Amino acid sequence: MGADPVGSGHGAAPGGSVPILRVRGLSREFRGFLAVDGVDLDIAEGSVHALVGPNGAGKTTLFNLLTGFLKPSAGSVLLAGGQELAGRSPEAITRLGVARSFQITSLFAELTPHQHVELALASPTGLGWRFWRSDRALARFAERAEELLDQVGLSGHGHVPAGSLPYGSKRALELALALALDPKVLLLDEPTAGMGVEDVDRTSELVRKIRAGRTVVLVEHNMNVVASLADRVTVLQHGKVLAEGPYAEIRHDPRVITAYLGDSHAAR
Ligand SMILES: Nc1ncnc2c1ncn2[C@@H]1O[C@H](COP(=O)(O)OP(=O)(O)OP(=O)(O)O)[C@@H](O)[C@H]1O
Repeated sequence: MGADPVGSGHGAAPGGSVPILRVRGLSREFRGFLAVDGVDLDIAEGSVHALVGPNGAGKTTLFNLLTGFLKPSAGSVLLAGGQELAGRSPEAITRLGVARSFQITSLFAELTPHQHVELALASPTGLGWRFWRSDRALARFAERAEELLDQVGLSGHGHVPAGSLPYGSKRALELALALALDPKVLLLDEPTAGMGVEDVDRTSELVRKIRAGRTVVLVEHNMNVVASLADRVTVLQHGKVLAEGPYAEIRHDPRVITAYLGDSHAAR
């Protein structure tokens, strides 16, 4: 825990706004190996904040710590308002308004996008799809499901089996499922990974649209996406924060260029 007492210590994040997430001394050890090593991080409310870094830097582990999929070995994740997230379950963290996009692997091939979104809306956390709900119970979510599918550009594909959707549409469905939870903080794990240029552009546009009224934290390897979307960028290396700032600044940081970006990005 940092020096600030819970609930009173939400000092200004870089840039002057209040951090919605305040991470202090966050660490995760795997059999003596520190995958995340004493990370301090302020996520400003309403910002898009990118986590970048070379393979194995600890981005996914950090993401899993923020969302409760892993328990930290040490440290604190304070949500504005004073709730400690570290050590809580994913469901509890989701209930507090911090949600991650679902993975394609958690989609059901035979269910339609519409049914997926209805189930997410019907579930208090969106995560506990442990039992099937009746069609009648789900019907009251039909309209909102349509709206969400429309928001992510899937309105024409709402009633086909999710398994038959092209890759980009499956990723869009993941986003719709996360949005069904209406989170204050939306965490996106490599939203453009494996996409062609067209889907990358569409996804960037979508993130720009859905950021309204919320905070977005994304792990992203595509530096063009980071440059166009992120207000702030945290660069991780060996589980530690190597640099932090707006992309325009960090891309010139010699440590970041050496560790991750390479010279071509600095030259742009
Ligand atoms: N469950 C685990 N057990 C042991 N080591 C792990 C575990 N999960 C991650 N690691 C190790 O922790 C380090 C950080 O991994 P992590 O997946 O967080 O990195 P990353 O920055 O997300 O990498 P990538 O960009 O390749 O996804 C790696 O060295 C990885 O091998």
